[in-house]
This record gives sequence, C-alpha cells and structure tokens, in this order.
Amino acid sequence: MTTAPFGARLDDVVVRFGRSHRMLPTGTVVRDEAGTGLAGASLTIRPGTITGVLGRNGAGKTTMLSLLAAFTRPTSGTVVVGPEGAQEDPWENPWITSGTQLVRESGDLMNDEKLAVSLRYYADVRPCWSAETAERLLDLFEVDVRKNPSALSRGKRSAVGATIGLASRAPLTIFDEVYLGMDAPTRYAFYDELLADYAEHPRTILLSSHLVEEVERLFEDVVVIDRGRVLIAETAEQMRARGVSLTGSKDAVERLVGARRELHRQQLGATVQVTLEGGLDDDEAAAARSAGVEVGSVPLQDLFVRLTDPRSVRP
Ligand SMILES: Nc1ncnc2c1ncn2[C@@H]1O[C@H](COP(=O)(O)OP(=O)(O)OP(=O)(O)O)[C@@H](O)[C@H]1O
Repeated sequence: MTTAPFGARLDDVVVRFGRSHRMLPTGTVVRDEAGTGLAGASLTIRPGTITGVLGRNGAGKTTMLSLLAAFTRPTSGTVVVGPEGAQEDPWENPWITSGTQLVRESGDLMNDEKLAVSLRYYADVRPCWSAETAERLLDLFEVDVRKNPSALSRGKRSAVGATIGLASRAPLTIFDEVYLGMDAPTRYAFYDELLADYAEHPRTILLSSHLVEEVERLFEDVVVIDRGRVLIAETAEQMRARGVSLTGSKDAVERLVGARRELHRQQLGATVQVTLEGGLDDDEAAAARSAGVEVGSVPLQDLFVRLTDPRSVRP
C-alpha cells in the first residue's frame, strides 16, 4: 500500500439523483423532481495539502466528497483519485478506496456492537491505521470504547469520527462536517491534533465546514462550491487576495471605490466600511493612506459569504 498522498480531479461532473415518489397524508402520490447534486463541476485537488471545502447549504459539498470516496457515482463526467501520475476512477476500486477515509457526521459506526468492534473494522480496512493514535485520541476525547455508539452523545460520536479520520492515516482523508456536535474545547483540540498529525504524516486532507472562521487557519487550498459548480479553487492566500476592506470617511472611501465591484458596505455613523473585490495597487494604497482610510484584509468567511450571495450579480 502506497502512503503517497492522493490527489483528485473532477472533470465536468454532473450528479443527478433519481426522481422519487411521495405519498401525502391525503393519500395522493406526488412525484418529486430529480435533485441535482453537482451541475458540471471541474476541480483539481493537490496531493499533500489541507483543502477547505466551502459552500452554502445544498451547494453540493457532500455530493462531491462522496464521489471522491466512491460512495456515489457521477451521472456524467469523470472522477479520478490517487497518487500523482497514478490516478484512477475510485468506483469499485479497492486500491483507491482503501486509501480514502471519508468521515461523515453520521459516523458510519456499527450501532449494535461495542465501539471497539467498529474500530477493529477500520483497523482492518485501512492499511495505514495507527492503533496508538486511535487509543490516544479516544482517551483525550474521553470516549468509552466499551459503549455502543448509539449510547454516545452527539459530541462523543463526532469525536469518534475525528479519531477514525486521524488514525486512518489515509492518503486521502476527508472530514465532512464532523465537528458539528463537538463543543468548542473539543473542536480546538481536534484542530491541533490534525495539524500535528498532518505535519508528521503528510497526506491530503479535505475539510468541509460551516464554521469557516474557526477552520480557515488550517487551509492551504480552498474550494468554494456554489449551486453545484466550482466557483473558486485556489490557494487560501489567493482567495484572501480577492478582497480588501476600506474603512474611513464616506467621501474618502467613495473616491477609492470608484467603479470597482463592492462586495459589502456598512455604515458606522460618519464612517463607512466597504469590502471591495480585488486588492489595491501601490498608488491606490498610497492614496488610501494619505486620505486616512484604513486598508484591511477580509477574513475568508466574509469573502465566502459575499461571493456566494445569491443576490449579488456576478460579472
Ligand atoms: N439523495 C438525494 N436525493 C435527491 N437530492 C439530493 C440527494 N442528496 C443530495 N441531494 C441534493 O443535491 C444538492 C446538493 O446536496 P449536498 O448534500 O451535496 O449539499 P451540501 O453542500 O453538502 O449541503 P449542506 O451544507 O446543507 O450539508 C441539494 O440540492 C440536495 O437537495
């Protein structure tokens, strides 16, 4: 089993879910339209990076992550996963799937057996499994492996998911919103463990989260999915350079804004704060300084919210 980090590529991938039939309380049967998970998504995941996967509810994050782990198959388009130069379709491909660990909020645990049984299963199917890491993290998160998963609180189940992801040491490790049930101290402990383990055992990690502010410091690359398509796929640094915030008197800020695209505007008494798309060149930065306008960076969370705002018209 190779331990080289896996990368992945999606080319024009469409995922359509079948039509379903539903009976209303009145007895009438209605036909639901087919749902679209992805509507032509193209993307490259660089091996050996931590990539944040962001998107509003229903954007297609889970669909995309499920494709990489071969839990779902594309309706059209291609998906390949694997180490550089040896990427293959992951569907029914044991070589690729044994190197891919998808951790979902549901936990994927055997609810009627003691937790120790599920852990043995993961140890068997993940060639790089670290029993020592699993034991240490379960101890850290105070999870009792003699309990059945169904007897664990939501937070403890999330901690088990986090443990499985880290202990798998899988060349592609995917965390799909696993931290939702965890309290803040547990989440922060998880982020620290993830960074420490990643530094020691380089691999590819994908993290989807709605807690963008909290996790953005972990990201090297960022993918933003919007309505089934990939809106942004670049380094976190490039994404941060997509916006700049200007704070100062209305007139001075207005002069700097000119005809540029505004992502957000906030009036604070006589002061206005505008988030602009793009950065400032040297002349603009000098003009801002001499006009007493404060130039700041924009957190990824704010950029993500503004760039995926359905009310904003894209150029
Ligand atoms: N099994 C399914 N049947 C029909 N439609 C589905 C199914 N699974 C997902 N969808 C639809 O596909 C779209 C993308 O869903 P997906 O779960 O991938 O989004 P998401 O970005 O993970 O959302 P969230 O942040 O709310 O978890 C949504 O419109 C959803 O309703």
